[in-house]
Amino acid sequence: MNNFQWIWQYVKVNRRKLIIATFLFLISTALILVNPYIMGQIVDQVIDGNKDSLLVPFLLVMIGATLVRTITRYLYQILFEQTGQNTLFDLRQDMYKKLQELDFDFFNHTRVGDIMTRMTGDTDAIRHFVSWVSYQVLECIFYFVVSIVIMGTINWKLTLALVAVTPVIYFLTQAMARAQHPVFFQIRQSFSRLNSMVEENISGNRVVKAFVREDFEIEKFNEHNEDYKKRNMDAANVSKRFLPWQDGVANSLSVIALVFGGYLVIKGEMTLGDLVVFNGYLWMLNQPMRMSGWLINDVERFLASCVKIRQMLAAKPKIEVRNAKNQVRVQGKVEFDHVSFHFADDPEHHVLTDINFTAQPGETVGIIGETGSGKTTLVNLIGRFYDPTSGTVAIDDRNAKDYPIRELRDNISMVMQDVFLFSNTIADNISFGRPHLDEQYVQSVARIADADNFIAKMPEGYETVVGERGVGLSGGQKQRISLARALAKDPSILILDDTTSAVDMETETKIQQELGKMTTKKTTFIIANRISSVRDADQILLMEKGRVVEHGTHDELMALHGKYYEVFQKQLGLEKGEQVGNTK
Ligand SMILES: Nc1ncnc2c1ncn2[C@@H]1O[C@H](COP(=O)(O)OP(=O)(O)OP(=O)(O)O)[C@@H](O)[C@H]1O
Repeated sequence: MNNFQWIWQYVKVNRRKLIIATFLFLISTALILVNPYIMGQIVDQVIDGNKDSLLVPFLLVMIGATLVRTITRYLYQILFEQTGQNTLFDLRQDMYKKLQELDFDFFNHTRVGDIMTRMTGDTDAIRHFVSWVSYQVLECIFYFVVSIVIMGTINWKLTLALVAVTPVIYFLTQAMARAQHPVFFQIRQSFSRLNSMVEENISGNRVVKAFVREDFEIEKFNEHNEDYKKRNMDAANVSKRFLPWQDGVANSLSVIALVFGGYLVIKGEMTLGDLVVFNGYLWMLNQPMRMSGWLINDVERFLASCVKIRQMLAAKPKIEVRNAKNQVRVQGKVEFDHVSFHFADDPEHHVLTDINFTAQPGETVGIIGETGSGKTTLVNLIGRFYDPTSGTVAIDDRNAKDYPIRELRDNISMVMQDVFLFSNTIADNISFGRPHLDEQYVQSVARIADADNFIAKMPEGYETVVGERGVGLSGGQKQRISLARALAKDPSILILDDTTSAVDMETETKIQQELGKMTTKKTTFIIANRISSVRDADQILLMEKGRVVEHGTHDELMALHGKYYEVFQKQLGLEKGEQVGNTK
């Protein structure tokens, strides 16, 4: 399917509007033929033929035609605009739905600025094509064909002389389209890079300021800005190469009409009135020739945008999103059976190797290990943000791959390492996973997450609106709200990825005690750096380079006198080898 056929899928739902618009367009465009014809009649009949009485009726027809043309033109332009806007609306909706469907893998490889460019600039190029370029092209074709037919009936010799230049225009148009095609793709890419850079700079503005890198960022921006300007200048240069020729050829029509037409009048093969009529229609032949260059630019911009949007719409998530037919509550048994994993773009790097463990419903699993050892990746496999490359992750003895993904995720709550809050009220953030929760419930989960106190002290309590990404809150406060959000879902499986790293140990202990008191038991995974966060877990996995190197309870691991023991000692600030008395 080419890009025109593809966009037609969206446009065709507005068929009725388009038919009316085309009808009005034909009336409006046909009326344009009236005035030059009447002018010819005025010359021949009123001036040459001395029929003065015909002047007023002729003028009235001209005024009437102009009026009707103006009204119909206004109406069809509105209808085309509505079609364009409807197309834009549907397209954006499909793109947004697609974005919700795409998985971590897509977002790992696509910059936010690039996605934003597709959602805004590209969709607008398509709207512009549907609501403006399309009828401009139609208008040009109509003018071209009709002017040739009418001029041909007046004098075929002069018409032929004028039409003789059209192959030149055709050649120029083709050559320009070929030259512009790659340039518009480059403009599109450059614009996307510029947007991505700006987006990253805004998101990272605190880092930029903290490292006093404003000048560096300005320089980087200037490079992208310069590149974007250059690409646009490339397009302007291509236009500059062709447009004067197209204009020149279009202008030559008047000269041909005047010289050759004059000659035909002198020879008596044509009346002066005919020549006036001819001249009146000349712009209709002229216009498409002049417009062709500009329209090509618009069409090329449209094509470049189509490619980017279609790429995104065609992107397939590696993990298929199937809606849950019914709500199933899992018990929360989690089993890893010989699970290994590597990212698709880095098969040499074994992020997880042969992981085996079983967590019974309601158990707590602590995961510790140095940075980059695969802890986050391991828990990401539970909610199927990625699937294992080999081995099986089973939830309640059923392969996680066999669950409709939304059904599975409905049973899991994750507090991610990189806390993200929406720019919304605190209450709405907490009830994000389960909207319309009552106030008491929201407060009760906030209490468990030790967030109730500080929220209550805020100017508008739970109705306080937090800034983008939770600006206005401390790291620990954000973590606690995000924990409350996870608890509000009342999941069977709770995953806490470094959730209490930004709170003090006392608060952490308090949170853990509250979690333990919750009525419904949850299988809980706690990723932590501090052994104090996991020491009470039913089992602890100590990870190193993607492998579980030690596995057991705190006491079992301490008795091993291995890595865990070493870490524990270090964290207590004890010298290696010193006896650790009561470890509980
Ligand atoms: N999207 C990705 N593409 C390629 N490699 C990745 C990706 N995400 C993580 N990795 C790599 O996978 C390994 C494990 O990462 P992971 O985030 O699971 O570690 P972690 O133990 O949770 O670390 P930390 O304690 O620092 O959060 C790292 O070596 C990391 O470089």
